[in-house]
Amino acid sequence: MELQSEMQAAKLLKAQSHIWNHIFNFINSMSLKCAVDLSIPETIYNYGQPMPLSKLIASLQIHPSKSSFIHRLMRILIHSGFFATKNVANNELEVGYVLTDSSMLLLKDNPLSVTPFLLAMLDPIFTKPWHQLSPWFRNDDATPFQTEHGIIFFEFFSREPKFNNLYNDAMASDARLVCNLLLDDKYKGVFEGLESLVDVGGGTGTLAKAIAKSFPQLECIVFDQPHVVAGFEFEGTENLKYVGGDMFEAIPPSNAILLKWILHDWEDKECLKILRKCKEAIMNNGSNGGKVIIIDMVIKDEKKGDDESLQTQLFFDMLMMVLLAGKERNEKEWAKLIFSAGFSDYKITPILGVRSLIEIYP
Ligand SMILES: C[S@@+](CC[C@H](N)C(=O)[O-])C[C@H]1O[C@@H](n2cnc3c(N)ncnc32)[C@H](O)[C@@H]1O
Ligand SMILES: O=c1cc(-c2ccc(O)cc2)oc2c(O)c(O)ccc12
Repeated sequence: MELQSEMQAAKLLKAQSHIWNHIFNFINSMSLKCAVDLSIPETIYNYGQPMPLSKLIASLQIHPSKSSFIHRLMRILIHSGFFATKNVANNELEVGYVLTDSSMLLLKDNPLSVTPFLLAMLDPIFTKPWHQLSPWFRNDDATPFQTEHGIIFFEFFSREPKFNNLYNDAMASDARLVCNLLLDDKYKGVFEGLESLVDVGGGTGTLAKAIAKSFPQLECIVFDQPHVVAGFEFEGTENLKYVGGDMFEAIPPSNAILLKWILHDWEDKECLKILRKCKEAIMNNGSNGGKVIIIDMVIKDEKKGDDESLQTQLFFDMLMMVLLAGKERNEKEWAKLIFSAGFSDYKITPILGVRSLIEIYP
């Protein structure tokens, strides 16, 4: 083959492999879900040392005719970084499976477990709307979720208690992870000097509870839709209250407002309404020194940062489009939103992996 046609063949084959990788991307998610459904992370964790394949097979509740397939499932999950192999103690010839940092986060008993999200996101309720993406581009529904289910995202949860609980549990697991980082000595200065704080859209209160415990002088309110906080009113403490309401109508007056994973749920028009209500709440409290603390993504410049974190941000941007008509924003888009809502300054601190802490000042 001539050099030119050899190069053309190489390019063609690379393009084919690139397409195959994208067509079969779902195999990564489904293999991971299968491992979680079979409790493979727990089984390996409980073994306490590198677990040989034979022991893993013997411990799993699977049909004997399927034993020979487990190593293939494990092979792809090792390739994608969810498991690794190590030599079995005192036996240089035998290897066993061990967990990685990622599969540690899949352990159901881990308070920071991402498993509730994995199970929710891969439930047909959430995967079916993706099949409506192209029909949605041609209809006038707000989201592919609405095209599939005939109802908007938050209304769906208010009518389906089972999914409401699944979703709130999944959110609570993320809030636990964020608490761990945010209340570390290095960053807890963000809350120092504040007198009161309202966690708007605070769900079942995991983050506000931890903040209230860390700062006993700080009066905290978890503010969310009435059906979300229903039943939690009695979980309040000396400096933590639950209040039901609508953030588009009025937010309880406070020195500071927390918006974790709220603004990316909404289009700019709704975000402006929420931010103006936040400003009103700070001003009505008479606290000129107040602030709004936002936890959300700031989309990276394509040329900066590593590929995987930009990909994660772009996945979330698509997720927000498909479920909620929301979006992820870059710094320019954040600045436009913040200044249009009447705030005078902002500070972005990228301390939460693909998410940032954005403090905005009236
Ligand atoms: C993505 S969740 C974030 C939950 C929590 N802040 C967290 O990050 O764990 C969005 C929250 O906004 C709440 N929410 C939606 N519409 C609301 C409204 N109109 N008023 C108050 N809360 C609302 C939802 O009930 C939900 O708990
Ligand atoms: O419906 C969701 C799901 C997520 C989500 C999924 C998987 C993860 O590992 C983490 C989070 O996040 C959401 C979110 O941030 C939001 O504002 C609304 C809906 C969802």
